[in-house]
Amino acid sequence: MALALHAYEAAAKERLPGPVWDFFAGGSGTESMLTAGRKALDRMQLRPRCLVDVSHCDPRTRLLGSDLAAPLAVAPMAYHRLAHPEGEVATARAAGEAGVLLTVSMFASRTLEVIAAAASGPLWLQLYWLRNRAVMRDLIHRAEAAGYRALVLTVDAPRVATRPRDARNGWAIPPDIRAVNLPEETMSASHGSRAGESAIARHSRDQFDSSITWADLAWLRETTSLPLVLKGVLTAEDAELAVKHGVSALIVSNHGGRQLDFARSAPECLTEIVEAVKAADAECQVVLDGAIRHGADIAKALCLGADAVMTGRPALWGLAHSGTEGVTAVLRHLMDEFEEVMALMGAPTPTDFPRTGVTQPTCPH
Ligand SMILES: Cc1cc2nc3c(=O)[nH]c(=O)nc-3n(C[C@H](O)[C@H](O)[C@H](O)COP(=O)(O)O)c2cc1C
Ligand SMILES: CCCCC(=O)C(=O)O
Repeated sequence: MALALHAYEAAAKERLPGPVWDFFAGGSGTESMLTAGRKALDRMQLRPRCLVDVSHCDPRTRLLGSDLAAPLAVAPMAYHRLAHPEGEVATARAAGEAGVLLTVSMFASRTLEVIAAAASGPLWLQLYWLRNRAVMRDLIHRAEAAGYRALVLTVDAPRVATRPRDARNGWAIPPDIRAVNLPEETMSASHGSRAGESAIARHSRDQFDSSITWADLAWLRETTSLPLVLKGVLTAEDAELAVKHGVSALIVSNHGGRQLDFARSAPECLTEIVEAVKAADAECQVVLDGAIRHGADIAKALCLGADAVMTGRPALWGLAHSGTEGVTAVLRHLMDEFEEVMALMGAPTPTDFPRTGVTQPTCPH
């Protein structure tokens, strides 16, 4: 029998070295944002409709032209080999088996090509904007050649925020695990522990270009014809700008509580972003990321106008527990719960979740 998600979390915590667990589980600053999204989702209540024919519930959907078995994707997370020796290859196999999308981090610990060879489902590549654009260009061209279907630019991390657990642990990426898609010389700051300091925070200050603005998106447009997705948008103002700049999808996200402390949680920001996109009459899809721990969370996101959700840490828990099998089980668990919620909500397809299907989560900004 499949374990419930919290059992995978407990198993991962038991198996992983303390500093790796802290890197996975931790947040920035006071860690207020680790619980904010979860609290917002828990406050929302579903409003089911009855006497609807739910004899055939079909969770399938499309995201940027890719067919998915459910409105679910795995969020980009660095260094999957911290959780399991096969790393992203195991995750890609599992996402393919479950029929969901995998977003591969720029800091993946397996090559883009090997991950693509193991994947039977769609892949997106996530990027941070590096000072060295030649490195970015090479990576983008490799992603295109390997069949990745979109680029996800993470815009909530001009630098990695202060994460007290990582600082306390003098966290650094162990020497046998590398961001193998990037040139060795650009990654050295991520390795080598120093007391009281996180090496990945140091690395981001060294290598990320925190001067980029909306105007720089033109460079990405010239460099690739892949659709562009922005991850970490939290306001209607930025959603409007994104649409004006031809962005194909927005990921509404607090980076799993790892970036800006004391922000409004992603689920609470969803409505204003969906409305801004709708008002612009744009072809732009919206994805909710963070704190997705139950199939009902997917239903709540869809009611609020999202096209899909992303899940992060639960995939790493499954990976640490048992590689491909564990990630597949975690994804299937969320999908099975979602299918049941569809039936009990009277919503036989993902487009049948109305705005009135959930209570209002937020007060206006
Ligand atoms: C260990 C870890 C590594 C992450 N690495 C990245 C990354 O490389 N790029 C990125 O855009 N987001 C990264 N994130 C953030 C996730 O994409 C996602 O926003 C977050 O985990 C969602 O919250 P959840 O874990 O509650 O589902 C990372 C998150 C974790 C926990
Ligand atoms: C430089 C690696 C950053 C990964 C990341 O985005 C995160 O840990 O949240």
